[in-house]
Amino acid sequence: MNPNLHHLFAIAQKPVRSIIGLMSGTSLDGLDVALCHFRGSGTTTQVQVAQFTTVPYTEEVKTEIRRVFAKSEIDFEHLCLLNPWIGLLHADMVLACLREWQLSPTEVDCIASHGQTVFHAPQRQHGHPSFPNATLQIGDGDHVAVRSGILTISDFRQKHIAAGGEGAPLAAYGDYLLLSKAGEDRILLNMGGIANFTYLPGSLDTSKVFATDVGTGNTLLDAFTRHFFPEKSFDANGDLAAQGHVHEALLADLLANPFFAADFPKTTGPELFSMAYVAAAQQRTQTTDLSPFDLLATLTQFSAEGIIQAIERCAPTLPAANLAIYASGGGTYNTVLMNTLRKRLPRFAFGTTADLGIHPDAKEAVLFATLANECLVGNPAAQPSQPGSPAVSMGKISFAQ
Ligand SMILES: Nc1ncnc2c1ncn2[C@@H]1O[C@H](COP(=O)(O)OP(=O)(O)OP(=O)(O)O)[C@@H](O)[C@H]1O
Ligand SMILES: CC(=O)N[C@H]1[C@@H]2OC[C@@H](O2)[C@@H](O)[C@@H]1O[C@H](C)C(=O)O
Repeated sequence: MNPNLHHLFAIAQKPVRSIIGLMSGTSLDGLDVALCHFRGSGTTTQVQVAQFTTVPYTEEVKTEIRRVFAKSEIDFEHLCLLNPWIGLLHADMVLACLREWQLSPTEVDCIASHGQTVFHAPQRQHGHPSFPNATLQIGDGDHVAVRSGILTISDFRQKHIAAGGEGAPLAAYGDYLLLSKAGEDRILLNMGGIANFTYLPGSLDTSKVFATDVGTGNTLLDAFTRHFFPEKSFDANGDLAAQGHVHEALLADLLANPFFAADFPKTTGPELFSMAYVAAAQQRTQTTDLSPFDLLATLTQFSAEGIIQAIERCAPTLPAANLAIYASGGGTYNTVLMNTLRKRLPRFAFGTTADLGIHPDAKEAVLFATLANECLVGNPAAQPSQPGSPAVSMGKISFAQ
């Protein structure tokens, strides 16, 4: 037998597996690295997050990724070069973290590598009836494995699409396995570049679990903050938005896109919610001369409204006492956004995933580590399953040798 298969077999049989989850999201702020220790799998999964850090991307890395990110027309050679380059970059970042944590690569069983999403094209968005849902993450797993010397599981989203999903949100699986609680209906709300949530019924009924994107999180806030204030990469604490006023007509126009009325689950990305999307809405509402502060206030409200309307739609019949919202992602640091959500959703308990023992910045990296643990030892049949959210094992295995 190929010794790699022996190695894989041995990892799958260990009582505790050390898995490093990697997530680089749509915000392009850096690579989230979470070292997790897993016991069990499926609904008996226990995870301990031993280390977590975000390795920031340099301006050079951000610029290289932006050359292809969410763009319909790109330099194809550049995309080809970026695929291994990001794999090697992520592997080097993992090795640097391990040095910092005084650990050897041999102490890590597996890397769970999300890669970098460069384009997300669900059919409802691309509109070509003869083409399927599609999504593309780069940062090749073989390069991560060979450079780091650590078995790597990567490219999780393709199987989701192959089995009938849109390739996202994958949070449903890890949220259900790690964060469900009998007797409490929960919404796990993540506010990264895009906002999404997972609904976890207190009945633990897997047929009712679902995850969906709901609209923008920070993607437009980041883009317009950079545009108006080039020295800033995001609206820290929402301080810029707090100085402006929401323009109601522009807000209504932004919310008029059919994405918001579409049924759950659904996915989207910066391909739709771009600066051009906002510019078109400004043209229609004759608000092209809005001040940067008013625009950021309106865009922050736009993110909040997408989230609020989706949660209200998901939970109109649920008694307030039984539903708790746990937020994660960089949007939790935006005071304007968080205050709006708390004010407009008063009937629900509102906390962050820190209340559940997972740092809000680490959650997505831990979720991908959980998917890798499932790929190694789980049983797909134990996962939530319904249209758009198939119960399948995800990820491609790259051996280091
Ligand atoms: N102090 C802060 N104040 C306001 N916003 C912040 C702060 N810190 C981070 N953010 C926002 O959070 C973003 C990063 O969030 P996060 O890392 O959750 O996104 P992501 O994982 O890249 O996105 P996605 O989940 O859509 O893939 C930053 O780009 C910024 O907009
Ligand atoms: C294609 C893609 O990378 N989608 C991301 C993005 O960022 C947030 C939202 O849009 C979500 O659908 C997804 O990531 C999370 C981790 C998910 O799959 O659950």
